[in-house]
Amino acid sequence: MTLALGCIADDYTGASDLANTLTRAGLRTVQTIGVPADDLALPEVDAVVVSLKSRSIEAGLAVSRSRAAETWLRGRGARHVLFKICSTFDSTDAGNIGPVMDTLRADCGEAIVLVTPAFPETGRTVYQGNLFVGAVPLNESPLKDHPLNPMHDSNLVRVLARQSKTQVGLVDLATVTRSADAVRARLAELAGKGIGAAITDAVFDRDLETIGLVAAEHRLSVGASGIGLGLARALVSTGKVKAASASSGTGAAVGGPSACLAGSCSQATLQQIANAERVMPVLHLDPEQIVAGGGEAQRALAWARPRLADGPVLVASSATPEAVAAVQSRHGRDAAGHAIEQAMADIAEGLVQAGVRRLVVAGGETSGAVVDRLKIPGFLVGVEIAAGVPVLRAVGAEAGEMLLALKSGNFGGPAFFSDALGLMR
Ligand SMILES: Nc1ncnc2c1ncn2[C@@H]1O[C@H](COP(=O)(O)OP(=O)(O)OP(=O)(O)O)[C@@H](O)[C@H]1O
Ligand SMILES: O=C(O)[C@@H](O)C(=O)CO
Repeated sequence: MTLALGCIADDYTGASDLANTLTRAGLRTVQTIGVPADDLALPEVDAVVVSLKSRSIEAGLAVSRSRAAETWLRGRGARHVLFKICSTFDSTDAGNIGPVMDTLRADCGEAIVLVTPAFPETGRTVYQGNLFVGAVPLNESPLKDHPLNPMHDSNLVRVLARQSKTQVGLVDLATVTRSADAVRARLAELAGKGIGAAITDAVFDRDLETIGLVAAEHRLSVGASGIGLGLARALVSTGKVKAASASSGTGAAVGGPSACLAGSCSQATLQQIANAERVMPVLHLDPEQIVAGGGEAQRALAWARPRLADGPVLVASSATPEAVAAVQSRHGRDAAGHAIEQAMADIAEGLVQAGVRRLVVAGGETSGAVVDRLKIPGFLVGVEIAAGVPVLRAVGAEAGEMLLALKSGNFGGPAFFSDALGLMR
């Protein structure tokens, strides 16, 4: 297999978002969980998205895992590697976007790296280096209350400079709008000053197409699904990849019981849970009991098992920013987050033992914990449920045939859970 594009995603929902974008743009794509084992049978593809769970771990570990993924991808012929980060630039001043970018840049010897989290289809745009989420700057968006990495600065030139060893410059929208050559010239100017990374403005998909053309000439880029779209279109338009038709289905029906798990506390997910209450039984977990080790996962399974024969169920830990802050102040942010993620993994494991083969998971960290526990090595990409969220068919899972949907916290419409299950047959 010779890859036209290699991708390293810093969480599992982000990886399926990117795999969805690449597939829709005509690239045959698989999503792997971690660096694939040598015996994992992969189909002939144009792009591999290696999913890591590296967004919120210690920076040194994020660097070493990303590097292992890069080595694997380049070993399969990938000239260009995209480091996929969140479209809301989720990170802390200690990392991990900057440290991973610095290392991958040094490894491939790039003078300067294009960086943009813009993803206009989901309302993420970058102007004068400032990231907007819909109509508001990042620091006024719900991301200011994120449980693990609250975002308080919308100026990405500043944010990335605090995390990176290199100086960070800007390629502004006027330059991007002018032409690919103008972007090339601006990058050369910045690189000439010793600047190693350039936050790049983008508001429309056509901006990302220009950025993608230039990025594809480099060895490394950093961004969200928008730059993935730009790179994919560039690979197709320059004839490096022959466009495949986007998958129109997910293969044979899987059937059997279905369930949803929500660990995301985003506003979008809270609304989706409220909506689901009207159409399926919903159990709200008690985070205090989880952190105290009070058998909350077993309670959830005892609640869910007898209901599965009648239709889907939803189990949620999700809570308002105030309730999350209260739990975190009592137990610490990481300890609370980790305990809740592990409880979600326990519940997922128990649900699969009870016969569930169609599973929707909301939240990147939550999805990471669940997919790891279910020992799923990879996914084929099926139909799109909502922007950034495809139906995934598990490859090589211990439980056999399974369909999953891994939803980024902020993605999906109000009826997301029933929309997803409606497409997962
Ligand atoms: N009630 C709660 N109190 C405190 N923390 C919680 C609670 N419910 C969930 N969490 C934790 O909040 C974090 C949510 O992160 P997760 O990545 O799953 O969702 P997200 O950030 O909204 O999604 P994404 O990363 O896809 O945007 C997890 O660590 C989860 O365990
Ligand atoms: O880019 C996004 O917003 C998503 O793919 C994601 O990474 C959320 O975890």
